[in-house]
Amino acid sequence: MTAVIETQGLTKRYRGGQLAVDGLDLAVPAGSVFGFLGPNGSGKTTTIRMLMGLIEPTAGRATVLGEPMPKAGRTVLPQVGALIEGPALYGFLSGRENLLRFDAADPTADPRTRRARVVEALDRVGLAPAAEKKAKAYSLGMKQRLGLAAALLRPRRLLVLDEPTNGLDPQGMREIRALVRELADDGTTVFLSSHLLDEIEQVCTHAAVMARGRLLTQGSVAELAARARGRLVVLTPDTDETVRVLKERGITGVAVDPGGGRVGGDPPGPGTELAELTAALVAAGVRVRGFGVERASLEDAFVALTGEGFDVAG
Ligand SMILES: Nc1ncnc2c1ncn2[C@@H]1O[C@H](COP(=O)(O)OP(=O)(O)OP(=O)(O)O)[C@@H](O)[C@H]1O
Repeated sequence: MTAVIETQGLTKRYRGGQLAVDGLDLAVPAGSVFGFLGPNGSGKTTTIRMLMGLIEPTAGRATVLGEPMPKAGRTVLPQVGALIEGPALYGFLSGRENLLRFDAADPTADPRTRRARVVEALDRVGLAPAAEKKAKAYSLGMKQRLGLAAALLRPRRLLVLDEPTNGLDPQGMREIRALVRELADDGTTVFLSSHLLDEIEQVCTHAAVMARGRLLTQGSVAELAARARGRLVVLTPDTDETVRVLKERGITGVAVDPGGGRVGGDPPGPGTELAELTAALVAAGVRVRGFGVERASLEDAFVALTGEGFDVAG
């Protein structure tokens, strides 16, 4: 698979001396929905700004759609739709008028087909019914969708979205996620940053995890989660006895879940059959209502990688 975004040793040190991005090697496959994950302050926005040619890297290289950035910005950027740090909208203009202005600001956009393009973009993001409303009366989710509509005024090979669901209510988040999936289904590569693990799990095929300016890992979401071991889970009212039996059988990390009715532990090593464990529990008189190894989540993978929780405050 060819990479739509590729960086080698990409580094940014701000004038104040802050090392915001430190030797980043990123490869975003074509056709992926790529989640750029990290707590606040981990360097996501700084990376995106370098990719879009808004700031110069201190060291390293970045290519977008196979061309070096920021050098090839003129040819690359028209093929990229970007939504960075919230869209810049005119509050006193309607959604439609905002888009007409955005389109008019693009010297390569044919004025004769402008209206049709705007109608299509409004439709795409589900804003057609609110097209004549002033943008200042839009909810945050609608503003974000209008920003996306602006990014979609022309066909794009790549969409770059910086925290597209930040500040949205659950409904707004769902709408943006659905839209991202639709765009991806049409073959657009989507690169989106987020500090929300479950968001990445829900919409992304691939992810990279950042912490303190450095890349911890990248790969397909399934691969990343598979690297973390799952968790053995027993559902039972007889938790004390379950803990005893599991420990006796050499299971480590055994603990009763705070809610009760559920005992967890590290999955057994290759020497132990799951069937033997259930047999031992049943033989000890434990009422087993559920038994299995739960798939690891991306959060488990993150904890396994960093040895710490995913701290949003960074
Ligand atoms: N213009 C700047 N000058 C100096 N330091 C900066 C500048 N912009 C960002 N930083 C610092 O660089 C680090 C990375 O910031 P960045 O905004 O890239 O992180 P982020 O992961 O996008 O976080 P957030 O989600 O909060 O935007 C932070 O420590 C931040 O304080």
